[in-house]
Amino acid sequence: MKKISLSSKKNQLRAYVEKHKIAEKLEDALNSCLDKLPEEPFSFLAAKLLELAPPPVVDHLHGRQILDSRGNPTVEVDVYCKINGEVKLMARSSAPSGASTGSSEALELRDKDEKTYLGKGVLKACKNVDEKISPVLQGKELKSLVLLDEIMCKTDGTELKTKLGGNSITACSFALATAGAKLLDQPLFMYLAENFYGKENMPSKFTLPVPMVNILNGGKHAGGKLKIQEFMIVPSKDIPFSQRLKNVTTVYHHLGKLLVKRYGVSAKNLGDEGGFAPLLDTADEALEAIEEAIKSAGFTVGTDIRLAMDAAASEFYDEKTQKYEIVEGEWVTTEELVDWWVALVERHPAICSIEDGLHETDYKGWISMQEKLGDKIMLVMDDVTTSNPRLIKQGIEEKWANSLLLKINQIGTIMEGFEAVRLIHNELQGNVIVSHRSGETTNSVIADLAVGVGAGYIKTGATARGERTCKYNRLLQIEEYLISKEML
Ligand SMILES: C=C(OP(=O)(O)O)C(=O)O
Repeated sequence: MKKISLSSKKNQLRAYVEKHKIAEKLEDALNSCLDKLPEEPFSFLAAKLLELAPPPVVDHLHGRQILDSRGNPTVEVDVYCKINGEVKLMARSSAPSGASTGSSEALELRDKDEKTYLGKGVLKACKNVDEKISPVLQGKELKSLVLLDEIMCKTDGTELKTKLGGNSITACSFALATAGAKLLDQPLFMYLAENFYGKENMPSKFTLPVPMVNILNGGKHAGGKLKIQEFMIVPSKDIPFSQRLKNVTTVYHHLGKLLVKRYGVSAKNLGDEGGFAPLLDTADEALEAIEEAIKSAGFTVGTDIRLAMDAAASEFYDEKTQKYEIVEGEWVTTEELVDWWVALVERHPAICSIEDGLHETDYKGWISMQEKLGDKIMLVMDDVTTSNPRLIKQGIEEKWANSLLLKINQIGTIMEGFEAVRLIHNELQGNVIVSHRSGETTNSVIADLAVGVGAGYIKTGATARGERTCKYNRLLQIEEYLISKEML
């Protein structure tokens, strides 16, 4: 048998080690292997090397109760890994929480003990992380997020994560992704892209999502009569991300000044997602104020900056009468509402996107709106699909709309989010908007997720308040990184 030289054996082992990500104390392990066993065949040495410097594995996870941006408890998870026998804290992440939630969202497990946090405590969910999720992930390698998410889904065994809690599972999924990226010494978006596309199909260039920036709040996220939940501004995609952010932030400040001048200082109060919450009555009033702010900031409405809305229509729908209260005291039928939307888009041609324009089960309405507006603007499914691949498939088949809002905590894991993106990109050729929740933490995983899966858009609130700006700021970091690597 041909004898392999010590140096080529060492190179072979080095490649093996690289492949298996045995990073720590690699040279020591390598030398000790070859010094002691120079004559042994490669396979024997490789096995020995794994013994000396095994690949990092999950040691345990720990869940803790923290507060979100509304002052409600949410789940934070720490991931500890074992590297060369030493247990280290690798990453920490947390779950967001919605207010205008779809009825088929993953269960947000709350303690329901009225004496603590008005029943909103999440200690049971944290306990599930420590006692039910941690043991099944112990000893697992962090290379494949999909595999880890799959284990959690199987352990829960229900579509809506009713056993372990969607909040526990989402916080774990986010934390495991963060830990995996750190272990592999990769930016998180790259680790997510590798898990999404597979190593062999990784794109050589990435794009940054266009932000849909919340600027004016109504509905459940504010306190007034305005029924539409969110008014957003959308910068041009033909300029760099940093400039997109600068332009929309300039408009945000101009709108603040305009509202104070027009409605008094309290009009500058903020809603849950950082947009202003003036006491307006109608969508037209809100849109006109925003259009004026865009102009006073020196931009052209419709070309430089477009408009987007999230109606969250389930919140102003009456199931008994099957009517919508689009303006306080004015109830309309489904067809009247669809016509109302068509007329609104005619009056404000800068509108490029309407999310949840109808109630989450008003499928006939969705189909009618898609027929009337689907070739002009983005019609975005949120509460109607709740990021659930099964509902998304149904929506695609029945032509409910042309775009998807992706909120990982609606379904549970990043892995299921990947499936949702694939369905929309491959089967609908539609747009994906990666989204925050109205209750957030200062965690920025969704910024990396949007880049990692090539989402066209991100919706993550106003360009104000730390829990919103941390996502935009993370995108600025990614932009700088991609430029430096010539990957944009
Ligand atoms: C982000 C949203 O709000 P919430 O998190 O309250 O569902 C939304 O409705 O799109």
